[in-house]
Amino acid sequence: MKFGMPYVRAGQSVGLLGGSFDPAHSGHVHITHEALRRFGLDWLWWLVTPGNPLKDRGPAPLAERMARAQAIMRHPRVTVTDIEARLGTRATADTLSALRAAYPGVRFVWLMGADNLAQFHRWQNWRSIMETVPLGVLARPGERISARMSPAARIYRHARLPAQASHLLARAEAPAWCFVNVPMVDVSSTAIRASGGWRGGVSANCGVAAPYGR
Ligand SMILES: Nc1ncnc2c1ncn2[C@@H]1O[C@H](COP(=O)(O)OP(=O)(O)OP(=O)(O)O)[C@@H](O)[C@H]1O
Ligand SMILES: O=C(O)c1ccc[n+]([C@@H]2O[C@H](COP(=O)([O-])O)[C@@H](O)[C@H]2O)c1
Repeated sequence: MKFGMPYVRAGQSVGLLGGSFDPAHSGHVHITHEALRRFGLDWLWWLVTPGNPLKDRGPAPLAERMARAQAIMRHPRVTVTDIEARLGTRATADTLSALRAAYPGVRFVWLMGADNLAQFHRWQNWRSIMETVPLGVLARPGERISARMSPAARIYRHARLPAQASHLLARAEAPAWCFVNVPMVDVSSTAIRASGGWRGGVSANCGVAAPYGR
């Protein structure tokens, strides 16, 4: 096991929330709590990416994004990690292969907001991701319909687990995905950057907003 990799027992389940976290905000914290509750996960890791393969603009330095994420995400079952930088991976399919090799017997679940499901068919080897790990999708304001109508959702409609059975996702064999219609928090890193950024430190605006709608 490489230095800095969290310990997990074989048979346990780990939800992976990959993201730019540029910066981390209350929407991330909110879906993390919901994912733990809804998908039957033992642990949840935030994978702070060295850089999204589809985004042209480079994010803020990894160390800054990690520090901010660690400061706002505090939960005994959640670990904020720069594991992709440690593994030397960037594409999610490569990260998952490396994690499965490093953690035999651990059940990984890839987590994402609905906006990412709408784009998922553009990811490198997206079908192999779908065929390898269960996918937990959380509602995001304005994205529920685009996610449900997306190529990935249509092609894999036979593999969809109903929301009432979401707690079975971590034990399901891939391909399996589940969309949960959780209360939504309308915050994005884009909006926070546009409102003047967060470089002032952790106490700067983290986009705290009340959940709305179902
Ligand atoms: N408010 C939110 N509700 C639901 N999912 C969210 C929310 N914010 C982020 N996510 C999800 O968290 C993961 C990481 O998101 P990311 O770090 O890109 O934040 P972001 O706010 O989407 O950033 P940006 O605005 O720069 O695209 C993605 O799967 C994204 O869909
Ligand atoms: O592997 C890919 O091709 C790929 C394409 C787009 C996004 N991702 C991953 O999706 C996660 C969410 O990215 P982001 O920038 O929307 O927060 C993050 O872990 C990225 O590495 C991965």
